[in-house]
Amino acid sequence: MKPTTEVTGRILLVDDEPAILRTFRSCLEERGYNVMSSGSGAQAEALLQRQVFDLCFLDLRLGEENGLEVLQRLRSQAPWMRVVIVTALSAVDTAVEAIKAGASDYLVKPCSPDQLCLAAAKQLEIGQLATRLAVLEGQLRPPSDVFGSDNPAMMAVLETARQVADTDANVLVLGESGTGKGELARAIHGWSRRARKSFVTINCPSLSVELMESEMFGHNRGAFTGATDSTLGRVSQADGGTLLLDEIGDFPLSLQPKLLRFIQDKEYERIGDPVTRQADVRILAATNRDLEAMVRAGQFREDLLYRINVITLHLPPLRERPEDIRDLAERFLLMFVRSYGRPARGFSEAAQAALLGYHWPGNIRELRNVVERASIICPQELIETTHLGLGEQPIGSVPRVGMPLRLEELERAHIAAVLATSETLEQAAKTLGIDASTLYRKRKQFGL
Ligand SMILES: Nc1ncnc2c1ncn2[C@@H]1O[C@H](COP(=O)(O)OP(=O)(O)OP(=O)(O)O)[C@@H](O)[C@H]1O
Repeated sequence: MKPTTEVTGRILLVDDEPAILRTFRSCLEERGYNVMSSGSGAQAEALLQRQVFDLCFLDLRLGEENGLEVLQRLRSQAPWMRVVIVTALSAVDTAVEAIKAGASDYLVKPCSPDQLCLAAAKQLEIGQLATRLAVLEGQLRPPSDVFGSDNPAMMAVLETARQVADTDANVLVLGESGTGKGELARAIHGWSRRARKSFVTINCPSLSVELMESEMFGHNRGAFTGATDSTLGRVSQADGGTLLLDEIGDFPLSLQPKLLRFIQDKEYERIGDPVTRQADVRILAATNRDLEAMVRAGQFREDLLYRINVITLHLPPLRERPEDIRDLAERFLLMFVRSYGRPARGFSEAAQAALLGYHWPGNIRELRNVVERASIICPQELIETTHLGLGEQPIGSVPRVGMPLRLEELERAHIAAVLATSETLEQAAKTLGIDASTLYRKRKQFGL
């Protein structure tokens, strides 16, 4: 297989024959790969403690060591690393066993430099695609290529966003929930020269302090109870690309010094691993909280605030950009009728007036949900006011018992009511008897 993109990578060679190590190493280095070699499984494990490798060529016959056990240990220490077994023709059976145990491929010795380099390029390309796929999971939508607006305040924000996109400046996106902060961050990444690399998001409120550190920076196997495998962390996944810290206001205070250091020096350590690592990551942050007030209240570090808000973009709430409501609603409608195969093709004049007259406390997210629901229930070409359900269910009021009601609608109304009377997300979660991360997810799901 010919690689479709230029593939770079860090390769680890494990073989107890020094001559093979020398030949393989020089072939691979000639092609521009970064190569390290080790003569035993134990030495390979020690190297993995200090460095991240993308690919390993492993000879299963390593003197006294059991090759399959070495394979298992290496895989557990670096699950992201692809392993190609190097074997003699007489031992192909064991190589097949190794593939069952997680190796990606095998190569029969003796092999030509071309065979070796082709195997490396193929595995590295698959590895890079797998990483990109993992990152894209859950955010499969394309970047907003149609990001546009007819509202002067929004147009100014977009112009600044485009100007700063191609710098590496840290950007703080502010705005009410659902105004499209995450979407704008993704667009900034898409407009930047990092666009071909990963865009990675961390939802700060959905993680506890312990999980947040491991999620950000990764951990070593055995670093804490339950850490059965090592993980790379989001910072490493975002290397060369962009990391969005969504709801940065909820980033744990105790972890802020580590984040600050990473932003300043691009250096970090995995939990349970003293080795200092580097990653070239552009940081974007988003929040609907007043970070300056949080600084005054001692809940957010001032030095961190100054690092993340080199450029600040304020997204206006949807009610302040009525020029865009119709266009957004029509785009959502087109998207939903296509995916649900429904008959609706537009909005009646009354429905358009209702969309314009509504105050949209949940902003674009709420508009999207309203249009999705209307596109499903509308049996004709024109969506009418009744299909929109606006004002039927004011935020915070539980629908009247007796009317036909879906359980989901009751849940939404109850959550909205509790949120309206609680000071913090944590307090609301406690009242509802669920944890804050579940509430955070439901809030998004219901457009609250
Ligand atoms: N310009 C846009 N075009 C199309 N869809 C948009 C746009 N802006 C936002 N959306 C949609 O609105 C919803 C909310 O957007 P997003 O999650 O970016 O908001 P947010 O401000 O980050 O919200 P929160 O503060 O709750 O995290 C998403 O479904 C997103 O796809």
